[in-house]
Amino acid sequence: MSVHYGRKCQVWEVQRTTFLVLVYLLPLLTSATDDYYTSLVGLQKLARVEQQIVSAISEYVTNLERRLQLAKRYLNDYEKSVLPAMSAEEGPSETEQPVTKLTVYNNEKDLNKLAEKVSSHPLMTYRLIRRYAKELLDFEKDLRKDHDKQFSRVMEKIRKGLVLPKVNDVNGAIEGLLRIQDAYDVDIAHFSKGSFNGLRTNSGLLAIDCYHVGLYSLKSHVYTRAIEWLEQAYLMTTEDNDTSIDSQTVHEALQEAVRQHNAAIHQTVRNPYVYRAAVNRNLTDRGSRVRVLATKQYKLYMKDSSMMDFTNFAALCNGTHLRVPSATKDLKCWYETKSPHFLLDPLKVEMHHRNPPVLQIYEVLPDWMISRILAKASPSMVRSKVQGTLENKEIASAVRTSTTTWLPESEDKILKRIPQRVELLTGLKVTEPGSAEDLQISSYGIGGHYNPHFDTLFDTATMSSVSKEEVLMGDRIATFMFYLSDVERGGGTAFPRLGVVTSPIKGSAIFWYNMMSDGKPDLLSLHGGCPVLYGNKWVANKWIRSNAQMFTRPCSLDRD
Ligand SMILES: O=C(O)CCC(=O)C(=O)O
Ligand SMILES: [Fe+2]
Repeated sequence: MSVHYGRKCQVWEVQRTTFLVLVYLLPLLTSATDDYYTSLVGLQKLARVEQQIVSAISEYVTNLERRLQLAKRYLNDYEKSVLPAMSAEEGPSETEQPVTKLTVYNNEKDLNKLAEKVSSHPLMTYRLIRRYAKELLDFEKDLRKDHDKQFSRVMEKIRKGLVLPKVNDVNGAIEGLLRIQDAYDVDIAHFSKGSFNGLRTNSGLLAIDCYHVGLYSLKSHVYTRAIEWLEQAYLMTTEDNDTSIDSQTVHEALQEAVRQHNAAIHQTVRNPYVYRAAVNRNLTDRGSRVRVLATKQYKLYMKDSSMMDFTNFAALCNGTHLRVPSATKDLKCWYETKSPHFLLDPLKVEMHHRNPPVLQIYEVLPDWMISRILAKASPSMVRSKVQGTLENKEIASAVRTSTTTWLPESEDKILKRIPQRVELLTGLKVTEPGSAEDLQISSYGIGGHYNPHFDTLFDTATMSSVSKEEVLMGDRIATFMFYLSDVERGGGTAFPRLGVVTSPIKGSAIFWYNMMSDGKPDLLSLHGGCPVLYGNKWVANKWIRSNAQMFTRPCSLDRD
């Protein structure tokens, strides 16, 4: 559902009309550190390194199979040579059937008989000698090769270069899946089979995966999700011949989820994570269930923080139009040629909102420059932080599941052009010392998102902990944010109070003010990154600070 400039640039197609806010507000069970589920670079590294693990395991399997073959070859030879002679004077001829039951003689009488038989028979004798001299030696030689150690050595080497994912990562990944489910109102039956809002892939989940997502939801008291995922797991075990888990185990968990759900409905405190009516497993009422939080009420331009911000945010992410047609009819796309710089190469600009302006400018960064930025940024990406409540410390939080790094562009002769270009495009001071921050690069992992927030840094409660240098630069008057990748599904940037959502289109940038002309924060600038449904999302923020703009605050890209 990406918007293509020049065709229907300001039209964001309506995909769905309903949505629910759940996981944005989910009391999380994971604790956040440098987690794989938030990190595109980390996930890609895991995918690469897994090739070494797969190759080592496959070699291990080959080696063990060879060892087993050597052992079996010895036993087969013994059995086929000795057994027939021992069981009958005129015994059955040697068959090609593999030996299934081994006979070992250990009493003196049988041993004497065996020894006499073998030694008097030239062929048996030959084979006896050959087994000692060849088969046994081959087997022993193989035993001296320590395949277990060989595999452990590969893993040791891998561990030296990589911290392996832990349970925390599995839980974070599950939360990503649940966030996607909520934000895009996906149908579990399709989603679990690898279909993402119309985008079909051939890779899905097993019943055991759905079972774990269900159990995690149940532990988090999100009963609606628990029931849906466990039902899906149950269907897979009963109808799809999926044997990754037995259906009885799934059924028991499902019954427990239904029991807890129905008990929660009757509790006095209204739990937002339940359906309105009790779930009766025998009624096959899937699909008709309505959740308590279901809403179609949207209010724009409010300035107080409320649930409506989340409600609008999720609706916008999901492609719902929140503005009436008359509010969007004057929005335009145009070729900007006002400045002489753009005469030969006009800028393609799209106005998403007039006042305050939210503009998207297309083709501002060429692919080769983006590749350079990503190559520079990738090695140092770490889990993104948000301003925390404890002594205003920066903390990793489920509010923002991405990884981040800073790129001082002035140290690179090519990247230096970025602030110059932003200065030219916005008419604001960007290259002067203290006029803007270094470029901040962020990438989003599985279901990666950034809840609605303000980019401004200063507020009265936390002002005391802001450094002198920061105060001297003034707050973040405006944001110029580049999209460094296309995103196949999801990952837009939504402004819940303006009813605006922009499409992540590689090479384009969005621009908006975070402060009003009187210097106060603009409460309408609230915005956030929608969860990534499918694809890799990279953005780069150039935050422009207010004090350098004392005498300039044009918006050169405004066509009026
Ligand atoms: O990823 C996005 O779309 C928004 C990112 C953002 O708002 C931020 O990094 O401050
Ligand atoms: Fe932001």
